[in-house]
Amino acid sequence: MLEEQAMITFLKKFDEHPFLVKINGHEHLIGEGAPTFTVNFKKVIPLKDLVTSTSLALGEAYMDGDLDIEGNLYQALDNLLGQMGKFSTDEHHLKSIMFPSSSKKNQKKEVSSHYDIGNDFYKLWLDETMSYSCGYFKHEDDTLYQAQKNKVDYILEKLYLKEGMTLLDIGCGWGFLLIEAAKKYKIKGTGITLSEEQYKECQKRIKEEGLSDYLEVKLMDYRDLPSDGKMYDRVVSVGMLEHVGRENYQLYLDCVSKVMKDGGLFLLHFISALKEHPGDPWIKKYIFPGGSVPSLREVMNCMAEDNFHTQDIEDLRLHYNRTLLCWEKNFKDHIEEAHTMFDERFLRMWDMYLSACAATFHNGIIDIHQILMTKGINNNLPMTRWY
Ligand SMILES: C[S@@+](CC[C@H](N)C(=O)[O-])C[C@H]1O[C@@H](n2cnc3c(N)ncnc32)[C@H](O)[C@@H]1O
Repeated sequence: MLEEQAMITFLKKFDEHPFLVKINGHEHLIGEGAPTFTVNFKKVIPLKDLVTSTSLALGEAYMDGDLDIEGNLYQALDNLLGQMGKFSTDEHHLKSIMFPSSSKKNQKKEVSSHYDIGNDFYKLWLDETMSYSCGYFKHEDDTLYQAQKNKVDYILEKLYLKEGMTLLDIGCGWGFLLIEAAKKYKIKGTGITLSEEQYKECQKRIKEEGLSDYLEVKLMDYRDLPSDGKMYDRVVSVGMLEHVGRENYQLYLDCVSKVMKDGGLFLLHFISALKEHPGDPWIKKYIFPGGSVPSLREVMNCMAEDNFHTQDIEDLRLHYNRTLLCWEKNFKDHIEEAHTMFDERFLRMWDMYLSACAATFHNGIIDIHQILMTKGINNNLPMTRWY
């Protein structure tokens, strides 16, 4: 009873929107007004765990089925995560157990743990293009598929491609951007990924599309890109910087700089945060083990060191909120098939991941930016972004 009381007192800090907490058959109203959802605890969570990391304690309880949301999971997370700034995480305690370094070996393992869990699983809830990054909803009624096509078209336009140019895609995923670039602009493209599953699927798609003369894909860490040749007119990297790790942002940009021709264009699309922070412990432990979210100013500081000049910066935060809500809906619509691949704990974790990320974008806890930059100066580009 004492533990239950301590837990309720702790949860009362989430007082900005009214909701009910159910525990041991008792109901407690948190906040004021009519509750919009209920958090049903089937077990008391020790106060010590809540204080050490609220995010881990609640996230793990949800995965284990010790906590259920009655009502809409996204709405509940949207309310609760918007208030997470009131809670701290004991970083010292957590560091040793879950923040591995971003060495090559660790990163390969981390990337595999996320992307090599089966292309069939990803096919269930991504769109046909297999894009695993923020779409671009140009029109209110755009489908996810259309939004992903829009995003790639938009990026390729920003890159100002011309026939015969060389394009490198760092973190090419399942290859859709490269394939579109080769079809539309007849560029010579190279994609690199650390995921074996993506690598195989990418090769298959390139062959099926008859683009083997234009495109190649390599299973390669960005740190192994050649350091002696300015080979690429254009470089693009979408949703990959988040894997690089805070200590390696400069190294990453150095590697890009070394492969680029002078005056070349680089489009960097990444999840960002207003300020530097260590990230959410639950996401780091279960979803992206070595990941970190850079602030815009951190990236720009590193850019300056490599003589990258900013052409354009665009924010796409609400587009990622919407993309994630589409993924979450697809995931729910295919939950029966997903059940044949993974256990209940994994599926609860994935549902939580997609909903929680949608909520964090909605609350501006994280953002997404595209930075278009030139390697050195290029005076031959159009003067506005509207080209
Ligand atoms: C979120 S996915 C984005 C995929 C794709 N760009 C898209 O938009 O659909 C991140 C990609 O980064 C790649 N990646 C992560 N760490 C990497 C590294 N150290 N070197 C090369 N690729 C890496 C992953 O293999 C994956 O392809």
